[in-house]
Amino acid sequence: MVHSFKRILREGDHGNVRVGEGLHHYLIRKPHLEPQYLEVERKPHPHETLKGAENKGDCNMGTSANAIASDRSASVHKGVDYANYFCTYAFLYHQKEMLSDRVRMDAYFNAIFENKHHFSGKTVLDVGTGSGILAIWSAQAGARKVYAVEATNMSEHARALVKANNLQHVVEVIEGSMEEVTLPEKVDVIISEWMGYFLLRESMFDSVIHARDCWLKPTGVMYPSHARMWMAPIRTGMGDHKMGDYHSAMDDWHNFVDETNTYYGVDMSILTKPFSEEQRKYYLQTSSWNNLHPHQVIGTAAIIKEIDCLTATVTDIEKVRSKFSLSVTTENTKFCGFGGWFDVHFRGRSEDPAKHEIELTTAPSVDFGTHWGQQVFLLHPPVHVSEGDDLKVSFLMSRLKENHRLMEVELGCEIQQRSGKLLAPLKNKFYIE
Ligand SMILES: C[S@@+](CC[C@H](N)C(=O)[O-])C[C@H]1O[C@@H](n2cnc3c(N)ncnc32)[C@H](O)[C@@H]1O
Repeated sequence: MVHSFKRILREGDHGNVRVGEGLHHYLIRKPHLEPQYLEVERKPHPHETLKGAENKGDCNMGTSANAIASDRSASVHKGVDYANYFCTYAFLYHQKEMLSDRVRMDAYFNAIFENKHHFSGKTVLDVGTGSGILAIWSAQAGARKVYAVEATNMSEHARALVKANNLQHVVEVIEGSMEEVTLPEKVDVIISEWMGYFLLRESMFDSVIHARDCWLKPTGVMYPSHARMWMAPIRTGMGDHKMGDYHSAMDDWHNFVDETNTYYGVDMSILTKPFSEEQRKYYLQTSSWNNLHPHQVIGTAAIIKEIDCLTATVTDIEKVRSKFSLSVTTENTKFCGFGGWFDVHFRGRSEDPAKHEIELTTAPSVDFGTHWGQQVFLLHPPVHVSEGDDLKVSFLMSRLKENHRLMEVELGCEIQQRSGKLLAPLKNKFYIE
């Protein structure tokens, strides 16, 4: 998968690009890149050290965690990363999608304005300011100075927005990648909306870690301060649908092989196996975006990862490994797969806590769905389970070698029925693309 990222994948089924099966797949599989975003030349901001290799992801003040991030940022080809990832954020319609997510907006708004003591008279760094919204709120909450760093030329819109709201004396918008920006001072608060699908997709938290290690004062506060990943067993009709799509794709292939042989005299059947593998991966092994109804969750949910944003290192988040148990709480039902989601919290730090802790959750909800929705990992075929059955799950999520912003997941599951009978263990590999 290339190109799509949040612009497409984080939109859910609201907004002007629908994440329905057809369009979603089309956009992912037939990326068209805006040429102007492929070769970007921009003038360095006074705070940005563009050329010097000595500053490539290294603030010269970092910890060992920072050194790891530096290595990685050096190994990722910047042009490719820009084309695959950043360019989508340069579109206002994509920023608008995020700005229209009421759950997300309310959480950040309340976190800032119900904890003005963290902002009043303080210096703030907004990592990935996008339209500038979090920087503007920080200034409105009384910040003395806000550095608003944005990698794309969305920074120009952010600067205009800041000026139109008369905050240009407080908010300084800096176009540049966080890893390459030099600030004139350390800050009291780092605020950022860095969360991708299932929390860690996009790997943007690496840049926040880097910013924290370089620019946060020892007494500083992270917004958000904590994050968690969750998983639960679910039932859904999506699996049948995906299997139908896979079979249609194969029927279509067989017709294609016949016709190519008949009309053009070439036997393509040697490619049937790799085509089938490609389609299986696409339809059956790629996790899906969904806004699950809470009734679709058929058992207990487990926390599979907890992150303290003040102390986490890139090594801590590069791989997520977890073993956990779930109990089925629904009588006679189909166990069709797992739903994964996340929450983040705004708690301040223990020596300087939030006055009002705020939670932003992307758990299944009827009234409070988010553009992140949940990631669904489907089992083919589903398994019949009942209340009291136990699931022992092993989970490993790693970054793709060819694109560190995408993930692969290995999921194993042993089902022990209430009677004590053990079912054949399940083992699956998935891709979060
Ligand atoms: C999810 S958006 C959030 C935008 C805005 N803060 C908001 O809450 O609406 C993340 C933004 O961070 C920017 N970004 C991601 N990584 C960055 C980095 N390393 N340096 C600068 N900007 C970055 C992206 O271009 C994007 O505009």
